[in-house]
Amino acid sequence: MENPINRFKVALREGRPQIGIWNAIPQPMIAELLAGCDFDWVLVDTEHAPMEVRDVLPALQAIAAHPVASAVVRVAINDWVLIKRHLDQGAQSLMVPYVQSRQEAEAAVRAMRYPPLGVRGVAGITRASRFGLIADYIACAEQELCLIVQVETRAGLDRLEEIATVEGVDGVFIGPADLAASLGYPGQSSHPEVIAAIEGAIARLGAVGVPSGILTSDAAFARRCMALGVGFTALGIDIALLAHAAAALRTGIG
Ligand SMILES: O=C(O)C(=O)C[C@H](O)[C@@H](O)CO
Repeated sequence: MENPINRFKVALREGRPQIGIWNAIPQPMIAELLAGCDFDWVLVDTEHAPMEVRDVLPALQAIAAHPVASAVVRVAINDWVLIKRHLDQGAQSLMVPYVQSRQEAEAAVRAMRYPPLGVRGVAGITRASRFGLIADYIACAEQELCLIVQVETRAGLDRLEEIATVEGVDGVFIGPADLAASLGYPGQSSHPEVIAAIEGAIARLGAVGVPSGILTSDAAFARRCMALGVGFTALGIDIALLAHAAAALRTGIG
């Protein structure tokens, strides 16, 4: 059996914009529903959502059933054990939050790789290797793994290029909410200074040839970021979409 191609990683490398959505509801049917809406990627969030490693597996299985969508799993923290567990159960694309230095980005890369280049613990028989049916999984695993690091603080922004150009980093996601807080505007992701920092980061990442990512429910801002060259854009979060739709229903009935 062949190791599955990581379509998301290939698309980023080829510069094909990827449109995604955030999955924060710990229910695989929601991940399945979102994948079925023609998104290129579905972010399964274990940082801010009540999801543990075991909750991600059925979401991976649900998303894998769709020919277009790719699962990107956000780990809770830049931790080599957590990263190992998500990779072993079959996640091919990981997003690592709150990276603020070259060293932290290098640690995340090492966690994605087997020795001698990394520290990923070796278990030949996992879901990732299709229970051993991908005979050469250990040798070929890395080429289909995708690492997205999040830069979402002033400190990270100050070191953006040195983080982004770490060998093994496949993209940089700019976290608007945390960045806003770090810049002194908590809860104000649309503040002009935050918008300027995000747009500047997209341009800086483009200048060093590294795909950038953003999350925004503002369609106009999403289009502006795509015009600036952002590589992967999440258009919203399932919990927010549901809450606003439900509230609008209630308001609409008077
Ligand atoms: O800082 C951010 O913004 C992100 O990293 C995305 C958020 O964590 C997401 O949960 C929406 O608030």
